Amino acid sequence: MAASSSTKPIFILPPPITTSSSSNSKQLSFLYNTTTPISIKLSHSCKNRALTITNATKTVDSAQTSSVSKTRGGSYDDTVSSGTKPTILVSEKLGEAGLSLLRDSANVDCSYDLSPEDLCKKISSCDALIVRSGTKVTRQVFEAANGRLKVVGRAGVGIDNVDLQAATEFGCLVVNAPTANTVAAAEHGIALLAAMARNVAQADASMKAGQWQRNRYVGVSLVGKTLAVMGFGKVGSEVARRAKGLGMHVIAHDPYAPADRARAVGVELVSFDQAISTADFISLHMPLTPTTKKVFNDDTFAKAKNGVRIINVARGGVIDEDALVRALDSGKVAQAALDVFTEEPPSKDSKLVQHEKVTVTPHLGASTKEAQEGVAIEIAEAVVGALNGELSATAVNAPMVPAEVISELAPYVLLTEKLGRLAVQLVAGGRGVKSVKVVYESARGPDDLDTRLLRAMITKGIIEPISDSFVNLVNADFIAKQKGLRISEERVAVEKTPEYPIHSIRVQISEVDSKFGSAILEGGDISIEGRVKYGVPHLTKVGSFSVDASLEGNLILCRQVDQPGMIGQVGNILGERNVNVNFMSVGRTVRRKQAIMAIGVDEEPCQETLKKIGEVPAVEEFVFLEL
Ligand SMILES: NC(=O)c1ccc[n+]([C@@H]2O[C@H](COP(=O)([O-])OP(=O)(O)OC[C@H]3O[C@@H](n4cnc5c(N)ncnc54)[C@H](O)[C@@H]3O)[C@@H](O)[C@H]2O)c1
Ligand SMILES: O=C(O)[C@H](O)COP(=O)(O)O
Repeated sequence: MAASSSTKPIFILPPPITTSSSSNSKQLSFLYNTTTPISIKLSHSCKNRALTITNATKTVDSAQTSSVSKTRGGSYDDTVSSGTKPTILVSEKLGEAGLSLLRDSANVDCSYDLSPEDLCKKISSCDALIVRSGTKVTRQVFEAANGRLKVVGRAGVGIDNVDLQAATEFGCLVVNAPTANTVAAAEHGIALLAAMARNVAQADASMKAGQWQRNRYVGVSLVGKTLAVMGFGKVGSEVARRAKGLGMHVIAHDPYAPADRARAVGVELVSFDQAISTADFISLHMPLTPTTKKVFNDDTFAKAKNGVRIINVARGGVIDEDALVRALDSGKVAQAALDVFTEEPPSKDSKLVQHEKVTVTPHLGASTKEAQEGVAIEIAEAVVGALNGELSATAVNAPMVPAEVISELAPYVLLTEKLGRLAVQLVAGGRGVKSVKVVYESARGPDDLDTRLLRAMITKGIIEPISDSFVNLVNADFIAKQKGLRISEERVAVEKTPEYPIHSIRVQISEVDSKFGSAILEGGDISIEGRVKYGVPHLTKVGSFSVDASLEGNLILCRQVDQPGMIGQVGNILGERNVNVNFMSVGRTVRRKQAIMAIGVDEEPCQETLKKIGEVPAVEEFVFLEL
């Protein structure tokens, strides 16, 4: 799947559906440690840099907070630890080819026409939800998901039926299938244009009612007429191309479309007013957004040519439907052809639907066999890929980070999360963490270092141990803002080989007290620094003390008088209580004065053991940290 692409963008997802990454180094599920329960451990092989999740749950006690056992929803851990397939709810009809792709790797529950209440009931047992335009994915749905829902797949283009803000807040990724139905929608637009101009639907109904009304259904010609395409995106440009083939003069309005794209199709981009006032036909192809809502209203129709004709295969909500009825009644608008409605389905007695000058279809723009198969495959690949931690080019609510950047930054992702986690555990409670500075030492030019992913991981590392928030790339900035956490980044140029993107990363927390005074720099910030060595994150500095500790397992930081025998004394205390030491590193500022010992331990020492360490006369301060 898309994982092998080197150019597609990527986003970090909610928790993965499997417990381990494959040996394929392109499989990116190691990134999911960014979203799994906070204490998931990683084992790694320096050779191939493949990382494997080895343990699912544990508790963390940090920064004087109570123990927090954090998962993303009740049943996620069960899914992870048992290796069971994820569950994907498909709430609207999806092409068979897509369903079969989904069934290869998931339990697929096709439940169509669910009431909003039933959708909310079902969603808490689903890892992904696939919808078309008929399902409203509201905030209530994300709330009811109880943290388990990781991906919403929109089998189509328009995502106005998904509450994107809520999805982002809940760290749920939204992907869509933006390309497979473009041609179908454009063809439907052209079909409506021609059918409207020649009264095909009305004449058909009349004949079936036993009439032969040749004079009544005289139409208008298309050739030589001006068509204004409103929204020159994928569908709009395909409509323009086809309309030109019919001999129409095509203009377009789109504030965001590049002029050269329009020029390439032979279309002139004009202002909104110019488009409206010069067109004989207006075809709508913009998304429904707060800006485009009811953009066609009494005022707009007043500016149009008398007898203008309107086609809408975009979204009903871009038209004020009452205003359109008034314009049709007055003759300002001669005809309309509508595939989409503010409310779908519209009420049976809708004046618009019943209007004799209006041709309607029930949101059929994307409904060709070909488009439905294409959309189904496109969304199935996106959703399954997303659940597996692969690349997705169609993420709607996550910052896009190019695949090659992800793969290069992979070891730094671990480092930043661990530095964040360590730094926050050095804070003595009380004032709250508000201001964090991250300093990257790099030999690369500023434009050659994309740190969005690393910033998200630092946010995660800092926030997760001290709150019940779950953080991933989708919601990192939102959560940081919500918690009032300011993260500033600085890049310091160093003269090293630019082969490696980053030489070292320093995390500083300002305006806080520390439970380990030696971690405080002169200016008063808690400061720790790390590097990636042979693919493994290392702690290299605590305050102004240099250390060298591989960031695995748990860590005891201990400041003592720099004198012989200290390593032995502390080591003995741990050994006597069966706590296995996996490394020790000592750093000092001035010989025989003070030193810092970083001790990696496999087990968490009990309170009694920690007390004993504190009682060693030369030990001035110490802290136990979970990574
Ligand atoms: N009827 C159907 O079944 C059907 C099928 C496919 C798409 N659609 C709808 O068609 C619309 C277009 O789809 P697309 O795939 O071409 O999307 P797109 O994103 O490729 O194109 C939308 C274009 O609208 C432009 N736009 C945004 N705001 C605008 C504004 N205020 N004024 C003018 N232009 C504006 C954008 O710049 C963009 O170029 C969407 O609303 C989509 O949901 C409907
Ligand atoms: O936005 C879209 O892709 C179209 O409106 C199609 O919607 P549908 O999948 O509900 O047909």
